[in-house]
Amino acid sequence: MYRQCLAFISAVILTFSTRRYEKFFKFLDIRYSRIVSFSFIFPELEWIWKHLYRFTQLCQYEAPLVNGLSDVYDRRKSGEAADSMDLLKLLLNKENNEEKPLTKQQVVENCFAFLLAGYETTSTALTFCTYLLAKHQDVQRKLYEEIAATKEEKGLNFDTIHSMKYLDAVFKESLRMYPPVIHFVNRVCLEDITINGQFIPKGTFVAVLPYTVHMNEENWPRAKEFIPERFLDWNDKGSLKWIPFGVGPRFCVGMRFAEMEFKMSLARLIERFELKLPENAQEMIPMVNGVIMRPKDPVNVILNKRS
Ligand code: HEM
Repeated sequence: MYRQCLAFISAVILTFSTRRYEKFFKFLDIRYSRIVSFSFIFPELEWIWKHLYRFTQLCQYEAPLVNGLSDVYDRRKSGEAADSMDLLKLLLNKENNEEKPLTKQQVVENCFAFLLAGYETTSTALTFCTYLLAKHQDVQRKLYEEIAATKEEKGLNFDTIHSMKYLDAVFKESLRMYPPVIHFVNRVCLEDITINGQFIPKGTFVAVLPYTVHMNEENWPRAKEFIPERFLDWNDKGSLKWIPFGVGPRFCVGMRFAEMEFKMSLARLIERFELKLPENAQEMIPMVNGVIMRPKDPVNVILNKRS
């Protein structure tokens, strides 16, 4: 009750103060990542976090993107590209669903969510992986040999990419070491439960951090080392030790697409170029910004064209 009252009073104060002191709030340079972190500690203050979000840089970037999507929505509504079947088309069809119709705002917001969830994640995962391959030349050599052999025998396409065991092991191991999404596997506990002696009451907000699970030596011995071979005979699929895409009915809906995009891009890159770290390269340090873990500084990699 005390927390709820605090949330209400803070929300009222903030509503009035932000309108009056808009410039001041902009000057404070409120970071989206900090809002996310605080919102996990005080979910009751959702009102405040939503309010402050308007002053973050992310929100400034978001506005033109949402407007762009809104234009695309209008064009598709007026008949443009009527034959193509894509996500927007599926959402527009859902809009006509009489039982549960979607509003324009819901369609645009869903498209925005897919754009955001689908772009930053896979590109960050590929950044981590190229760094790891440039650092571990032995792994890169084995991967190249598999790619070259597959290409010569059957060509690189949807089916052959999925048949490559070492590529699959590199994909899994690099997502184990650096899962880009670390703050998003969240659930609300539906009933009182005790797990390993820890009582968790109904209604508790539970956040699972894939990075913590992946770095636990009990799950993965020599967890800090990059060893793709550990996934070559891995048949522990139901164990929840590898969860970069979350788990259960709400696991990442883009997982298969991300896997294909990751593997195809990597195979094409390694097929043509040898990756090396510059001589004075610093150790890459991951950091968390909002929900995404990414390298703190830009990752520089030298590409040598293969003959
Ligand atoms: C390496 C790439 C990616 C990673 C590591 C990743 C990771 C995740 C994680 C951890 C979740 C939360 C799952 C849970 O709560 O159990 C999630 C949800 C989601 N992801 Fe991804 N994702 C990736 C790529 C993509 C792509 C390419 C798309 C879309 C094209 C996408 C769309 C979504 C959506 C819409 C959700 C919410 C699903 C729901 O709440 O039902 N993701 N993702």
